[in-house]
Amino acid sequence: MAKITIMGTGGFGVALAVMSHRFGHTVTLWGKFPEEINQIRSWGEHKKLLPGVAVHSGIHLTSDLEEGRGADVVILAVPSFAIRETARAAQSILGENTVVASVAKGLESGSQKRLSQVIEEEISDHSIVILSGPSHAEEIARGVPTTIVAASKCRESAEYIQDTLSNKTLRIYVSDDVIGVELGGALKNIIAVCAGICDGLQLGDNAKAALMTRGIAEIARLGTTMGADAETFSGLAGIGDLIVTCTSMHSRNHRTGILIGQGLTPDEAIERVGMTVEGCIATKSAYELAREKHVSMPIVEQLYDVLYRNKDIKQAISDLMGRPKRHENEKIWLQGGNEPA
Ligand SMILES: NC(=O)C1=CN([C@@H]2O[C@H](COP(=O)(O)OP(=O)(O)OC[C@H]3O[C@@H](n4cnc5c(N)ncnc54)[C@H](O)[C@@H]3O)[C@@H](O)[C@H]2O)C=CC1
Ligand SMILES: O=C(CO)COP(=O)(O)O
Repeated sequence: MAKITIMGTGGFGVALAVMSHRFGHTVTLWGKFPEEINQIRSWGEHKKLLPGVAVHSGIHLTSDLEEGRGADVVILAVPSFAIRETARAAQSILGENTVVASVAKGLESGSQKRLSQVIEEEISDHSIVILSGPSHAEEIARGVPTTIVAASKCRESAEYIQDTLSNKTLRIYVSDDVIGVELGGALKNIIAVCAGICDGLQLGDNAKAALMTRGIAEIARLGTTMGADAETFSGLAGIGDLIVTCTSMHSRNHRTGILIGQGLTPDEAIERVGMTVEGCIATKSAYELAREKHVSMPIVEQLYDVLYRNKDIKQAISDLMGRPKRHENEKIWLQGGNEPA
């Protein structure tokens, strides 16, 4: 059994701690905010972010990172906006052989870097493993069957995470396509917001299926341009995570979209959900990346206009439907790209 330090006391950090402890690991759960740690300790659960899931007293809760030193595995389980500072803090407690894993799904705002790139800039001497795939915290905590991917440039580290964290409720596949696994996880959140908007507007099932299918095509188009394997997008970190996020009421991105579809402003919707909503932030990053790489991402563009330019949703849908006719599998690059339009 391993010594595991989990950094991040949101829904996913708590769920991973509960699962890892259940399967016999020694778990330290570190949170930046002492008040949040004290509440989890006194209530025996995270009432706001993972209500009803008992946090066993055998899980060591702390806001003193030193107490997480000496772990075999350190898992970064914070939102993407906090990844850089959390990786920087983690650096000080890593042993020579500690394996660093991250479960955050997003891109760094501003730089548009993938999160493993950000982590590598802060922790240069350890290989990083990205965990992604269809895995809602609520279901990981319940111990129902879940499958995810562990992607790393270092096969040995990915296999170590596979061996250490797999259990009878969690099946882990390994991959060396870090770019594809990360982009699949970050970009599906955007499509999930759109799927939610469809549900909020009661547009029915055809529209949602279309969004999911054309959404993964967009994700794969950007992903392969950035060096990912196309196959990854038909795997767990691609279509798998897209399906779960677009269809589940556990999904915060999906729920945010529903509220926007029902007439709330994006800010009101995010506030009402009250948890991390990565898709709205990722929309801006994806929009900027698509322009930089000359990749056509019409769904991302329309959501960007709705979220950041106050565009009317019905107009956005009408503009998507009214795009020039195309072949389904045509490779579409924006003008100025180095492939035919
Ligand atoms: N909840 C889920 O089902 C899943 C979440 N993820 C990803 O995991 C990441 C974390 O998400 P959740 O745990 O769901 O978020 P959450 O919204 O449940 O919790 C956010 C937590 O982040 C912590 N936090 C905020 N700012 C921080 C900072 N500056 N430094 C350290 N900690 C800080 C706070 O303790 C807060 O409770 C996200 O990128 C999400 O996409 C991935 C798979 C499943
Ligand atoms: O990534 C997730 C499930 O795999 C969680 O999705 P949400 O952030 O939309 O809840």
